[in-house]
Amino acid sequence: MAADFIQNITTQNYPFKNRHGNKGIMTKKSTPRLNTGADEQWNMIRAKAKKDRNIEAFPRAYRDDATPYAMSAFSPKVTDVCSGKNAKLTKSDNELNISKLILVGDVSVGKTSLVHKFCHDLFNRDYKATIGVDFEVERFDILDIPFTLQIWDTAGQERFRCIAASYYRGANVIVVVFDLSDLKSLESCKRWLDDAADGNNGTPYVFLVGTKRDSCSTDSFRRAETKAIETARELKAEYWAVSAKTGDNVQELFFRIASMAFDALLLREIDVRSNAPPPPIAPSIKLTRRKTPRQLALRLLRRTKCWKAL
Ligand SMILES: Nc1nc2c(ncn2[C@@H]2O[C@H](COP(=O)(O)OP(=O)(O)OP(=O)(O)O)[C@@H](O)[C@H]2O)c(=O)[nH]1
Repeated sequence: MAADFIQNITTQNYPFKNRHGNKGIMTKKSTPRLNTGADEQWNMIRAKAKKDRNIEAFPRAYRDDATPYAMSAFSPKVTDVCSGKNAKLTKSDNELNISKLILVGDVSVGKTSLVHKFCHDLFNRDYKATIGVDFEVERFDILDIPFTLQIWDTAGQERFRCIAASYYRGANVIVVVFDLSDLKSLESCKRWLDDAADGNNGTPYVFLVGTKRDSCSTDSFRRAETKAIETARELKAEYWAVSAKTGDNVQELFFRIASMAFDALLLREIDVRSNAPPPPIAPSIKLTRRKTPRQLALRLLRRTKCWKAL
């Protein structure tokens, strides 16, 4: 029942709770609360982005040689729309730009820590397993246009795999997470991606993210990174190395993800609009002068054919 409710919300692209207490379903960190009112959901979408969530320039990849996405700027069509040059799609049309991101990966690789570091600037050294899925909403202003990223943090434990898999549908971005200090977790990434991509009809952006950068020595990090870049090429994914403990590259990663998802979303919208038939032209209105009482009387008489009598 709960799963149906949330999946339904997801497919409609409406988040169902805010991040100040009402957190994800069956979550380890909070009591489930699923009956959040529509008004609250709506307010959450429309809430203003924090000051440090403004994106003006397209963020760079972590390494230019470890990404299949050669994007280094917003598409010209998108910048035209955002600067108001494209009349077909104005800023006010873009109040509800929402994309869905899912995080998958082995147990304890640091998925929840990564999300928490970005959304709340918190890091917890204690491990508490995610049960099912956890959910966050982050608001951005990209090129002055509101954009919302739904972040679905799924459980790595095998026994929750089925529950987690039911949330993969409709993802615009898939983030496959592994632990840089435990390369066994890198080996499972292909399986996680296959599972996550299975329930998706579109072509989501794929990221391969190595966590716990802080707990690697220089040598072990270099070895891990070489292997990770090979895997990223196989998976056709963009590779990043981050640390939730120190915050290294965490904001950069999410800003890059948000910008790519935003660009793709607006391009799709522009395409749909430009192929739509033009709106019907409103009938032209004839402006006439107001008649004087004498003119009105004459017109009436003429109509009743009595005017000759005048
Ligand atoms: N040193 C260090 N430890 C980290 C980092 N990220 C996570 N951890 C630790 O790794 C453990 C697991 O982190 P989680 O974020 O709960 O892992 P998870 O992938 O969400 O695990 P599941 O919910 O079971 O799928 C915790 O003890 C964290 O404190 C990091 O960047 N550096």
